[in-house]
This record gives sequence, C-alpha cells and structure tokens, in this order.
Amino acid sequence: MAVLIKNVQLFDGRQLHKSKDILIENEKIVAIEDKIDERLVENAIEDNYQDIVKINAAGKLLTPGFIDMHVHLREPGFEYKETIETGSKAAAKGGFTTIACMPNTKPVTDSKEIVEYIYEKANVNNGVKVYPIGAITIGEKGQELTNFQELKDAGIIALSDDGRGVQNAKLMQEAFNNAKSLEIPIIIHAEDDSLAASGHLHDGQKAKELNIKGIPSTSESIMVARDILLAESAKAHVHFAHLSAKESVDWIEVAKAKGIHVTCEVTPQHLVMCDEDILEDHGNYKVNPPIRSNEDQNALIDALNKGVIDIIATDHAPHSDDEKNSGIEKSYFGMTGLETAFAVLYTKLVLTGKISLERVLESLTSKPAEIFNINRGHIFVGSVADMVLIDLNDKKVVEVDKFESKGKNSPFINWDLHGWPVLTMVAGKVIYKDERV
Ligand SMILES: NC(=O)N[C@@H](CC(=O)O)C(=O)O
Ligand SMILES: [Zn+2]
Ligand SMILES: [Zn+2]
Repeated sequence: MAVLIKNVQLFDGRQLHKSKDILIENEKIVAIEDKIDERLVENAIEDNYQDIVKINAAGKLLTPGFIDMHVHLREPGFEYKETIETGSKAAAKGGFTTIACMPNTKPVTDSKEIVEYIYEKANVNNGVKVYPIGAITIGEKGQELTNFQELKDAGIIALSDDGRGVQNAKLMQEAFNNAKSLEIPIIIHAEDDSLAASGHLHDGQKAKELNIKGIPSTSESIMVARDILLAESAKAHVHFAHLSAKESVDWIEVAKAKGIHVTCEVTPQHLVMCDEDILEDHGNYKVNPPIRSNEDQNALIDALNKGVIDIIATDHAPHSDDEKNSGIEKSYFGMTGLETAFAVLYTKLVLTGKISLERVLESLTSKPAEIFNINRGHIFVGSVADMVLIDLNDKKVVEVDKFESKGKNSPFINWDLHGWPVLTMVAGKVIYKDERV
C-alpha cells in the first residue's frame, strides 16, 4: 500500500514548508519533494503490485502525529469514564498518534501486572501508541516507593503520582535518587495539600464572587521549588505537569538557567482561559490545578513562547455527567481535551497572534519526542509515517455529542473553532478520517 499526498503545507517537526508532495510506502515516508511525478510513482508501484491512494491536500497542513504526555485513560477500574479503546479513538480524532497514560487508575499502575494489562489492551485498538506511566508510590498513597526497576522493565515511560502531590520531601528525595540511577523521568503533579486545603477554584476574584473556597498559587509553586531542589541534588530529570501559576514558571526559568534538568508542560485550558472566563457555577470549569488569573495566563503564554515551558499536554481527564453536573463544589476535578486541543490552540493563540503556528506544532510533536526519547515527532525521509492532516480553514462549533471520548466534560462546548484534524495516520495506516475527506 502506498499513499501520495500532494500540494500540502508541511510542518516537518522543525519548520514549515509551503507546498510539498509526500510519498508513503508501507510504514514509512520514502520521498518528500516539491513535486513528485505521479506517473513515475504509478509505474514503480505497479511493478511492486501495490495499491496507491492519492490525496490532493492543497490548502491543508500536514504535521507529525501529535504526542500527548498527559492523558487519563481510566482503565483499569474507571471504565465508565473512559476505556483505553474510547480514549485511543478520541486521540486519533484529535490528531494524536502517541499518548502516555497516567497511573491514577484502580488498581493504580504501581506493578508490572497493570503495566502489562495496559499494553495488552492498547495493542488491540486503532494503532495509537500508548505508553503507561508508573506510580511513584504504592497506590499513589505517598508512603512507600514502588519498585522502579520492575516498572521500567515492564515498559513505563516515566513515573508520576498524578492526581496528587507527594507530600513527604524525604520520600521524594529517595524517588529522585532511584529514578536517576535508572534514568527514568519523574513527572510531578505539584500540589501541597496543606495549602490547597480542599479549595475548588483559583483563590482570586471569581472564587470570592461565587463564594467558593480558593486554591492559592503557592500550593503549586512551593512544590515546584521543592522538587527543583530535590531533583538538582539527585541530578535527576524532573518534568512538571500542567503548570498554572506565574510563580511556578519563574522558578523553572531560574532552574533552567542554572542548568538543572527540568522540563515542563502546560495545557490548552490554562493557556486560553483565566478565572474571569468561568461563566457559571458548572463543574466543567473545575480542574486541578485551577484556571488561574489573567496575569497567570499571560505568563504561561509568554513562557511557552520563550521556551521556558517546553511542551503542551492535554491532561485529558474524562468524568461521567453525574460527577460533573452538580456545580463546582460537588464536582470532580478534570476536563476532557484530546479532541479539541489543536482547534482550541490554533483559534485562540495562533489566529490571535499570541503564539506562532510553528511553536504550537513543535510543542505537540518534536519537543515531547525529544524530552521523553520517543522515536516520533518528525516527518523526514525514512521516518515512520505517523502524521495528521489538518484543515486550518475548517470552522466548527464544539459539540460534545460527537465526541469519541466517553467524557463530555469540556469547558469548550459551543466554542466556534477553526483548524480541525481531518485525517490521522499511524505507520502509514489511516486510523481516523473525517467523512468529508
Ligand atoms: N487534572 C485534573 O483535574 N484531574 C485529573 C488528575 C490530575 O491531572 O491531577 C484526573 O485524574 O481527573
Ligand atoms: Zn495532575
Ligand atoms: Zn492529570
């Protein structure tokens, strides 16, 4: 099987090219040229008894398949919220071809059995590559470290207690020391429980207005500062999940300048919203860390532009309607995001001139690949054909009824967005296609 994509704007993982033709044979990209002569291709392919699919992609953008290092697939244990299968379908529709899933499942991904279970389930789906993330502590209880060697041997890509912060500094120091000796990155959910103290929204104007208990920025930034220090002393790689506060970003800038091995991510929701955008007391606006002030939002955008923030990750966190539809105080934390991520970023950041298209694309492709050592994220001759075709001019209102994800808890419902993935391919095989392509 061969695919010839013609006249497409190409982002190769580093830069944009105006118009290219790309030939894919079997799993790989075999040619990228300004013009590929179709007759030559047809002859070559007939000789090899292959079928050829031609796609005229004039006006569309082709990029490496997106890589999302922060997804909650909820399996095992919370299949009513999402399964590996429904999450993989949502990923494909959103243009993601590689995702890493967080360990706050039931049971928690704290043993090789659960890692193996996820790999088994993931491989029977549409081809989206799923990497499990193992827990730092047993049951994510923050008391006893898991067996990092066993988890590494089973194939985890990183360690995290996402969903909660590890409160005990001594235990965290030990975790960094062990992770360093095995060269495993640790992804930090930065939250100090005593400061967060069961708040629900950013501790600012909106929380006051709605008379809802706030979560101060210091609950995040104190842990960012602590874990920079602990990672520094262990010489380990620390990656911070879903940054929300200006002060956290300031500490990361300092740490990077000192040469500490620190990387971090930001979510689309924290980049495009601030607490003033919370229009009603609805659970869909509730996420941990909370959507913070406009000043924080601007600091996050600025940091992504400067490279202080390295990558974008969705923190796709599906929940059931019952868990989200009874007001902010009673709802669970978390937002779905795989299917809307690119259109949200493109419409609210690229079209408004706040961030360049290249920077957004790089943050979703080559940068996460580089940081987590994944052999994807580029479109070069010889690379595996994990790619997504995007119609930048396509404009649609977000309708959750059309989501592949079981989670309908999106803060972007009814947003009018440009730039939708229309075809997603893994190793040369089409795994999602808009009916109009
Ligand atoms: N982000 C969230 O608000 N929720 C996540 C947990 C997490 O990412 O910390 C979840 O698992 O639902
Ligand atoms: Zn988290
Ligand atoms: Zn998360």
